[in-house]
Parts: sequence; structure tokens; C-alpha cells
Amino acid sequence: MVTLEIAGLRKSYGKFQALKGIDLTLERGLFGLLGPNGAGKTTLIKILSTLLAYEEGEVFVHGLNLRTEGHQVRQMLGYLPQQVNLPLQFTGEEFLEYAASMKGVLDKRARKREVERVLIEVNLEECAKKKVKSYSGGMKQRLGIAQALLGEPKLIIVDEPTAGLDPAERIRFRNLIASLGEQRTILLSTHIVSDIELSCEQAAVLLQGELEFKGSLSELASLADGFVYEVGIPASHYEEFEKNHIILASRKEQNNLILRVLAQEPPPYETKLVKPSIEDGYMAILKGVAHA
Ligand SMILES: Nc1ncnc2c1ncn2[C@@H]1O[C@H](COP(=O)(O)OP(=O)(O)OP(=O)(O)O)[C@@H](O)[C@H]1O
Repeated sequence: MVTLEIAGLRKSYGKFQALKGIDLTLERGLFGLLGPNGAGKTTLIKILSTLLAYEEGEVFVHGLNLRTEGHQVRQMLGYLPQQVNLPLQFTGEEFLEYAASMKGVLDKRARKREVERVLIEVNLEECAKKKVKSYSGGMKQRLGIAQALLGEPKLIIVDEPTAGLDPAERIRFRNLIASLGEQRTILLSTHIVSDIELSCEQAAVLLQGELEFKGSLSELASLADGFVYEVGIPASHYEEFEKNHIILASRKEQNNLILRVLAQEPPPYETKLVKPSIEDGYMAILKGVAHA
């Protein structure tokens, strides 16, 4: 079953075209939307969340037209924005009760059940009665996800979810999103490849308002096939080498540097081609070394 269908979507801010004709279809599972800052991810997400109007194109959520049936579409969406304004004086439970009533769960008992359900899903039931101001960054993010899960939405949209989390919280949050994605359609927008590489099967890369790639993560990695080299150079040559090469990573070995380099032609020095990672494929698109 198709959950989200986008065809020919365009959006401009004055003369600036932020989305230049997006086509995308999502089914169940976790889907990664990758793109650097300014690519248009937030614009796309705000449109899907019915917060922003668009000029051209069609969007269907679970078969409903976003333009003409926005109200019903809103009922089918769960949205975790980049910055969630959580009421710090509320407890987690109070906040979710409030959010559930805003989503139209008016029956008190049904609301309690729904709040309990989402608290369990995000593993916050033990902290439900604690004030939000005492939560860590990761717990606040999980509370944000709990809010997005209220009312069993068909499509959940998550915008840059791991920004500001420490490494342990980041891993925990990624695992949570991955398990939620087994039963639902989740669109996860990020500029961090590792946010999606362990949990998403499919991804798209948005660059300057256009989808430059759509496909599996192994297809994304293979875009850099034949373009990723390992090169050993004397450490003293680094500054000169860096001027003309795209360096993906480096490590020191005695007086030499071992560099991972993205290039269309083999770099000078001793060099060997290596198997590209997903990050390499993404960088190959961003740097214009490979085209999908
Ligand atoms: N209200 C606005 N008016 C004018 N230009 C805007 C507006 N909002 C966004 N833009 C521009 O549209 C482009 C896409 O912005 P958008 O916020 O969608 O990108 P993004 O991929 O989400 O980046 P980020 O990760 O930084 O949020 C950028 O060049 C941005 O400057």
C-alpha cells in the first residue's frame, strides 16, 4: 500500500525555487531523506505537514489529496519538527494528554489509554510523572516522538531528529525509530548519513531543490564505485594535496597520512581503489563526482 505519493511538487519563496519538481512514492518502512543544509528538506516536510502552501504538483497521503483534503490528511500525520517546544513545567504524561486532546481524542479514558500506549512505545513510562524540565535531550526527543505517535498516524515525519543529542542518546533514538519503522511509514530527514544507515533500506538525496537520487542504500554507496581511493602521502604534503582533492577521511601512520579521497582520476602517490561506503556515495552526489 502506498502511503505517500508526491508528483511534480514545486515551491518558491519569491523568485527563489526551493523545490523544483519533486516525485517520490513511499510505502511502509523507514525512508531516509538526506540533504545538506539549505537543500529544501524542511520546505518539503512543512508542505507534507500541511504547514506550508505549494504552487504546483500533487501530494497524496494514504490516497487523500493534501490540497483538497488537508484536514483529513492532518489526522493521518505524526510530525516531529526540528525544534519541539515542550512545556517544561508539565510532566511527560500531562503534555501527552494535552497533545492527545488537541488531536481530537476527547474521551478521557480513551485518551489515558492512548497516552499509556505511546509512553510504552518510546520507553518513557517510568518517567511519565516527572517534569519535562528534568528530562535529558534524548528523553525530550522520545517524548516528541510519543506525541507524533498519538492517534496511530499512517505517516510519521521526523526532521533532523538527532541534532543536539549525545552519542549514546543518538544510538538509542536511532534504534527506537528503526523499531517504529517496522510497522509504519516514517520519513526521516537528516544531513547525517549515520542517522539512516543502520535502519533505512531506502533513501533519497535532495540537493538544491531536486531529488538527485532515489533507491536503496547499497545503490547509493555504489554511486561512488570507482571514485574512492586510499592514498598514502607524506604528512608535509597535505596542504598542497588538499587544494586539489576531496578528502573524505584521514589517519596518521608514522610520518605519512593515509587519506580516503573522492576523485574521478587516480590521485598521484601510491594509491588503491577501495569499496565505497554509503557516506562516500552521498558525498559523490554532493560534490558532483557521480550522478545518479
Ligand atoms: N521563508 C523563506 N523565505 C525565503 N527563502 C527561504 C525561506 N525558507 C527557506 N528558504 C530558502 O529555501 C532553501 C531551502 O531551505 P530549507 O530550510 O527547506 O532547507 P533544509 O534542507 O531544510 O536546510 P536546513 O537543514 O538548514 O533546515 C534555502 O536556500 C533557504 O534559504
